Amino acid sequence: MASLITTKAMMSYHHVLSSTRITTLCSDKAIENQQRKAKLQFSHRFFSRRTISAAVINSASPVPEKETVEDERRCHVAWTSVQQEKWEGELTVQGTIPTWLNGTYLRNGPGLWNIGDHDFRHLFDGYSTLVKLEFNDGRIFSGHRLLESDAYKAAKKHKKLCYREFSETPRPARSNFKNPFSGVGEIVKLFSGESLTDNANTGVIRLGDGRVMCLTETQKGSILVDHDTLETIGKFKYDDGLCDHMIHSAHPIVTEREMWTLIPDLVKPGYRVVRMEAGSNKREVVGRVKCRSGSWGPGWVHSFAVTENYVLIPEMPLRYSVRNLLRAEPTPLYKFEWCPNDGAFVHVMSKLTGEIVASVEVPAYVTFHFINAYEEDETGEGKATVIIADCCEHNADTRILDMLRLHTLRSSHGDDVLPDARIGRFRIPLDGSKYGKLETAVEAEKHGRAMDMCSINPLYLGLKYRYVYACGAKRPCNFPNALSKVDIVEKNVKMWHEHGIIPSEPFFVPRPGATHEDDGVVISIVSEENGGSYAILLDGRTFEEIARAKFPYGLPYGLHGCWIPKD
Ligand SMILES: CC(=O)/C=C/C=C(C)/C=C/C1=C(C)CCCC1(C)C
Ligand SMILES: CC(/C=C/C=O)=C\C=C\C=O
Ligand SMILES: [Fe+2]
Repeated sequence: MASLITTKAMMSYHHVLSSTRITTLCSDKAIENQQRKAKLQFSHRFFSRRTISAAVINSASPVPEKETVEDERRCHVAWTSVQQEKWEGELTVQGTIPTWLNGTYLRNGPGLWNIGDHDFRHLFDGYSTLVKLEFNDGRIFSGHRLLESDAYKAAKKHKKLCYREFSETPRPARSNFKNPFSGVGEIVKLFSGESLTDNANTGVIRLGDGRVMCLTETQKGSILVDHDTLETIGKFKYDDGLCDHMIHSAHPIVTEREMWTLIPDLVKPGYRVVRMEAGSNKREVVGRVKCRSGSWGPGWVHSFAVTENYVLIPEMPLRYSVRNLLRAEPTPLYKFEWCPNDGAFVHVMSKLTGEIVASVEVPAYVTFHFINAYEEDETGEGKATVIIADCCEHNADTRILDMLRLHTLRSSHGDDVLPDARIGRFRIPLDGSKYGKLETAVEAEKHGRAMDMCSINPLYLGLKYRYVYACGAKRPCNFPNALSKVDIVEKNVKMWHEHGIIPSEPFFVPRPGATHEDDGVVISIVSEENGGSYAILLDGRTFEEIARAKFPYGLPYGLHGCWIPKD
């Protein structure tokens, strides 16, 4: 039964909502659950912090040392921690869910940015929070839950940061302040991986054998979860000797048959390209590529791309930096450094033989996310002559990394705060040429100069494709406040936007039996200006709303998701 909730408990459920009447449609069970949980929340000391302290990052990038409760109150729910460990309930659907859409959409992301007295400073630091939308014959059962990583459990227990997160390093114990050797100990812990986080807050994947795993940049942050209860099952134990390398790409490429990923080598700068068969825990090294730049560190590989026959290995000028890895206080580039003079490259490896078939220098670039790549036969001789690879590119402007600091996100109100972003298209010739091209695929103004958090029809992975779904921006601001469907062939863009929203990655689910690339739905979870949130379903073709379901509380921003079909 649909009801209007305006109870005291719900009124104060989320402090951003404190002066807002919550009008939401949800089932009686969900309301009951929600009210009970909302009350519980206030006895939960852990989540009831009222002050945000944002430490100064460095002198080149000053931020106020203290933000007040006022800042937190004014800030968008997208950048506000979840108020409780977990919730589940049914959402009331407005509109009609297609009958074929049965399965679970799981989204991962950092959802809790404070622990004890400590407030995190960067979006990527927050503790992993899973959100599920289980579609079942037109109904949506939903929930969220914090991932029980060692980092989160230790933080909860000791009420302080215990592991190195993306931008944060735990303070050395008081007893170590005067110990001249404690620094050496910290270095050992860093390079043995002991102090690194396993807070798997970046993405979640469904392996070909059905196991569901949360991931981040550290290999120890590969954690299996139950997609139904959102319970943490335990660490994914890689059955190979490759864990010594500690880090990997946060975005492996997964199909029903296999998983590909990149393992950067910090000692002899390069990347191992590895493949894991579905059903196995053992990654096999298919090949290794040596970095071409003379810098100490390999380029950061948050993601990469594959075609039918090749793996594309980006070597960005944004490189791991030993100096910055050792610093306790972050720099504007965190653990990285910008080395454009050493060149930017893309390498291409054969999936079959592990041989490098192309290695080209390209213009400098900064990307988190590759969109897709494919082979093109331009001479019509029946063999690929060029590789096309698309990514969300931030105009080689590294400031994007520091712009994702919570203080910046919390205080941005509709201006052009971020560097403009575009779909960057690499053209990599396979004829031995030294250089590749990087061009703008679609005029950036058409998607509001924001472009990130992308998905495609997964059936087009590695193949010539036409549509990109991503967060774009409704001008005049270039903050990703809209969903966009980009037709990279016709070079036009459809946008979906509502005032004051911050949507998370639009995720495309194809309709079984579809013959058109855009025949399916796009799912996103939207954080609202008034402190609420809802799941939205857009028609893949028209990019118009077909259904939405409001959560009885506000959810923060999320990163990446996956689809688990109903068995
Ligand atoms: C959330 C996201 O997209 C990225 C998360 C990145 C993390 C957690 C990076 C962690 C690291 C350390 C703690 C030290 C070593 C380097 C690096 C892998 C960047
Ligand atoms: C949220 C984001 C960039 C947004 C800017 O346009 C990047 C996230 C990267 C990690 O997955
Ligand atoms: Fe990512």
